[in-house]
Amino acid sequence: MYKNFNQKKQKDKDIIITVKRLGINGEGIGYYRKKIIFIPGALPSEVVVAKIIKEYPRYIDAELVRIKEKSPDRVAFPNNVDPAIGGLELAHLAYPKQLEFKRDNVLEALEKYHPRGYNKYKVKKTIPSPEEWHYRNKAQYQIEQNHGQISLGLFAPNSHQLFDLPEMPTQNKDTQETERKIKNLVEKMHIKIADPYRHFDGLKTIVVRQAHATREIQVTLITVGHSIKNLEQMAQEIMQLPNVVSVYQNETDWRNPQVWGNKTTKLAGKNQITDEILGKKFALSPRAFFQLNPVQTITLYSRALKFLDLTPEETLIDAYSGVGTLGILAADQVKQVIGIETIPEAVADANHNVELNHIKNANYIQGSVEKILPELANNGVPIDALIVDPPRTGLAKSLIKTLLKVKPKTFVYISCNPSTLAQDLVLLSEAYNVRLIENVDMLPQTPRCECVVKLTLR
Ligand SMILES: C[S@@+](CC[C@H](N)C(=O)[O-])C[C@H]1O[C@@H](n2cnc3c(N)ncnc32)[C@H](O)[C@@H]1O
Repeated sequence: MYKNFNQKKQKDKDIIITVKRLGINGEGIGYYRKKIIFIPGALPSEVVVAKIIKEYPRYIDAELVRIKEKSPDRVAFPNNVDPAIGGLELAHLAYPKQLEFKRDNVLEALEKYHPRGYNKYKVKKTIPSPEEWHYRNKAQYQIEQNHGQISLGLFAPNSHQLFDLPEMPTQNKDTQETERKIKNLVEKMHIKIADPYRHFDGLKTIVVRQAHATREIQVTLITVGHSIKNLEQMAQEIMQLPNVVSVYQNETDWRNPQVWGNKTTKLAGKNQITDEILGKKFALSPRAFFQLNPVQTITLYSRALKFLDLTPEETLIDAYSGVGTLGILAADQVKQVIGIETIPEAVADANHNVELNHIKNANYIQGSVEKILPELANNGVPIDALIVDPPRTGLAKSLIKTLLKVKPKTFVYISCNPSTLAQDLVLLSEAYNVRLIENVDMLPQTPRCECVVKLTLR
């Protein structure tokens, strides 16, 4: 079961390792010939037989062959699921231990970068997700054709091996079922599949996202090139599948390393699907970000709003705003909300969501936070309260410089990467104390962390 599907050619014999701890990606870590050795699937305190895959000057990558002495924290890996699929890196670890691991990750990042006063930070226990399985509301599957055989699914990390319609136990069932049915339609309607080796146009990726509250499903067919024979007819058939209300095409090209291209056009149905969080409605178009674990999102946002502790005379900046979730939820507690987001469709959704929720004091602006926030400050907009929710790269240095000048009184930072969070806190702690860090587990079975940080001016 643990043997990599892709047996590597190497001459080393099996070696025996005692695993000391888990690395940030959930892999077991031990030592071999004074080098650190990474063994995915192995747990601390276990004695395992491992096989070296590749030796580097400072570390070794290995694969788990057999467990000689098992950890008491080991649980059975889900049946009929290949551990080589990404996204299940911690599925063999008991859930309470996964929560401890995520808190430890934050503590280790703080220890590594040591922002001012870090050893006094209150880092609370990770809040468990109400659903440990089948929580993911979005499936993004790649499609390939080999010798006439179509596969639709997930690539194993760092590999060209595509798992065809894998059983993904963290994925919600409707999204998986919809992907399966679309694969049948692709075969039935002879839709051309993009060829990554010869760079031929065709269908490349199928994204299925479901709104939790309404069950509405939006499908996006990501294609290389524009004119794909029968694609529009297939969109009509996809509309007949249960809960599907919206079908889009997104176009990319072979030079683009990202999954999504820049041009998105509607093929059938509604412009958006609509979800609900804490009594507010959120319409979503295909490229707009939305949290993947909708039930736990309620906890994440509730904590962030509580930490903000807003007052009616304040202006709140919702930075990295997506479809306007946090600002819209906070709007009735403040004088005004200004949101900033780069993706134009997400900004359009956010302003649409302001109207949908009959809010009069919120406005979303398209652009980068690094550019827009200093402009607002220079134009005399009072930046009393700020919430930032950046991607994994964290905050740009130029933005942190601006914040250290502007010094919003109320400041909450939502982070999905403890390492960039800790580095940003090194700079921010020149002017801010960190009152509280709360981890909210958004992605059970994975090593990914999400934390909410309350900062107060010194
Ligand atoms: C983690 S998401 C958070 C979205 C939103 N706060 C939510 O909870 O749904 C980060 C968002 O920041 C946007 N983004 C990335 N870089 C940005 C930048 N430099 N300036 C503004 N927005 C950015 C992304 O498009 C994405 O919508």
